[in-house]
Amino acid sequence: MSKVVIIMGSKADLEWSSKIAKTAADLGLDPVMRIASAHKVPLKCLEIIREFEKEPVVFITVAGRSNALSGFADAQTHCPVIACPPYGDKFAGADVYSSLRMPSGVAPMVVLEPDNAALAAAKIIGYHNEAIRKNVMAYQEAQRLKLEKDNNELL
Ligand SMILES: Nc1cncn1[C@@H]1O[C@H](COP(=O)(O)O)[C@@H](O)[C@H]1O
Repeated sequence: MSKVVIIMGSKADLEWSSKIAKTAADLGLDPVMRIASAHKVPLKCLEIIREFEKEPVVFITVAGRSNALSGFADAQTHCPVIACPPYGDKFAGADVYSSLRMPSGVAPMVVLEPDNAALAAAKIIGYHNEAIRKNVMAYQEAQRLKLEKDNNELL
């Protein structure tokens, strides 16, 4: 049980979503990707959620501009939802606010970097999966060693 379901609002989000999927796979997770827009095909979004929530998955939602997908998904499933909207520099990055303020009873988490979204999913799944937990710890240790090496190069 290590599935991470990445739902993106458009094929335009595929490159961003693939970064999440790659890091998720590197951490030993089993990523799957689907395309469905909460604005345009809400029933399809729901169908995907219903298909995958039968097992304890983490959903990662990727929607640019106006992100309805993350709140929609979170309100429809008991599984954790992590919003990882792609950067948009138009309108001074204001798109991100649509991922931040949710109505009562709706709680998608927001992680803005694709690698970090995969890591957050791994930490959640790691609670019940020792192999994934070990991968998370190894990932963190590799970062520590890299920082130490980078620092030592300046000595
Ligand atoms: N928020 C939203 C709802 N439906 C699509 N989007 C997002 O809007 C951007 C452009 O989508 P499209 O290709 O449909 O114009 C993509 O980031 C997509 O996730």
